[in-house]
Amino acid sequence: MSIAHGVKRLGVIGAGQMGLGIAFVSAVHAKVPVLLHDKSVAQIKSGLSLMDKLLSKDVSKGKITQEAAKEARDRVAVVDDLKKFRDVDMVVEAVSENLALKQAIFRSLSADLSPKTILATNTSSISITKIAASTIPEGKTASDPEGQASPSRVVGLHFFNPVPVMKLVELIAAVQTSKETLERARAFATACGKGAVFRNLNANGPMLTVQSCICAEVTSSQDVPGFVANALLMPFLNEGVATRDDIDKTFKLGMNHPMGPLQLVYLFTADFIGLDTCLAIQQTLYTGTGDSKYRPSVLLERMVDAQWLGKKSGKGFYDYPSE
Ligand SMILES: NC(=O)c1ccc[n+]([C@@H]2O[C@H](COP(=O)([O-])OP(=O)(O)OC[C@H]3O[C@@H](n4cnc5c(N)ncnc54)[C@H](O)[C@@H]3O)[C@@H](O)[C@H]2O)c1
Repeated sequence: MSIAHGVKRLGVIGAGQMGLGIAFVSAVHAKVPVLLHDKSVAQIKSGLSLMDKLLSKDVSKGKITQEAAKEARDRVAVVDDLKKFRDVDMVVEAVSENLALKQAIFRSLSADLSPKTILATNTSSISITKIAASTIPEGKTASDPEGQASPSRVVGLHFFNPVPVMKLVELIAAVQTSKETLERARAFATACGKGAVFRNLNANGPMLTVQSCICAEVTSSQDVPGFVANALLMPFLNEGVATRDDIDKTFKLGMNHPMGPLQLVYLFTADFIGLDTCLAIQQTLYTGTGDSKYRPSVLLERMVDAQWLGKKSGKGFYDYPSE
């Protein structure tokens, strides 16, 4: 029997490309009120203006009515302080890919919010188990009842970019995640119009259940660095075996991919993900596995040094002149 997500109000932290997208699908598809927080006022402003653009595009394409678009937009409210998340049933964190930052946020959320509030992270690569452990209350151990209860409501909910378009969400269980948390998070992802790939570290050996018909089958099943998608994708980014255009052409014409890999990988993935995020993911993968295939290339490091972050900064492997 499927379990209801029970989310009457959602908190989203980070209004970058992912947080904004998550707020969008939550308001439009799951139809839940969303409290959106970002430390940057400029980011909130540009995020909300993007949301307005997406909604009017959907209206002009006949995907939703003007009235439904207005209702969805009215569901999103900006808050300047995480203390205002007090009555949310679930939080999705989508701040920059940085372990210490995420740990600090989860520590403070777990101290301030009801123990029933689900704490989800949209991390691309960081161990959910590590993030969950940061919610153990101060002065308690992992074996105390409070030290077990708090991490059990932490879960990985990995949306793909761009969120309003991509149909997949990876649902990742930390070792501490409770079954109820997983079921509710999965129900929420489904309500956002997504299928969720369920991966569980608690099982004896690899276990996978695919929750929805729009998911591809996935074989990995653990809270491993990079989960499924980025563990497979990131090595592509380090193989500088030819020029951008030649690699593109090889995949398009030689392997019948709909797009060349540099377009596919760099344009639709790296440039779109953000090169800073890609670098952080690769560092997590390299540190977590010790496998040299994940060692970030010097070129990627230099591009990030130069603030060439991809689409979000207007320049990456390709140029993105502002509209
Ligand atoms: N970009 C992708 O394709 C993609 C896909 C899946 C998952 N993710 C993950 O989602 C998360 C966010 O990625 P993104 O691409 O949206 O990054 P982004 O750089 O577009 O946005 C990050 C946002 O977090 C905000 N932020 C940073 N510190 C904060 C704090 N202390 N409090 C509040 N807000 C803070 C920043 O102001 C920024 O708006 C990362 O963990 C990333 O790995 C990214």
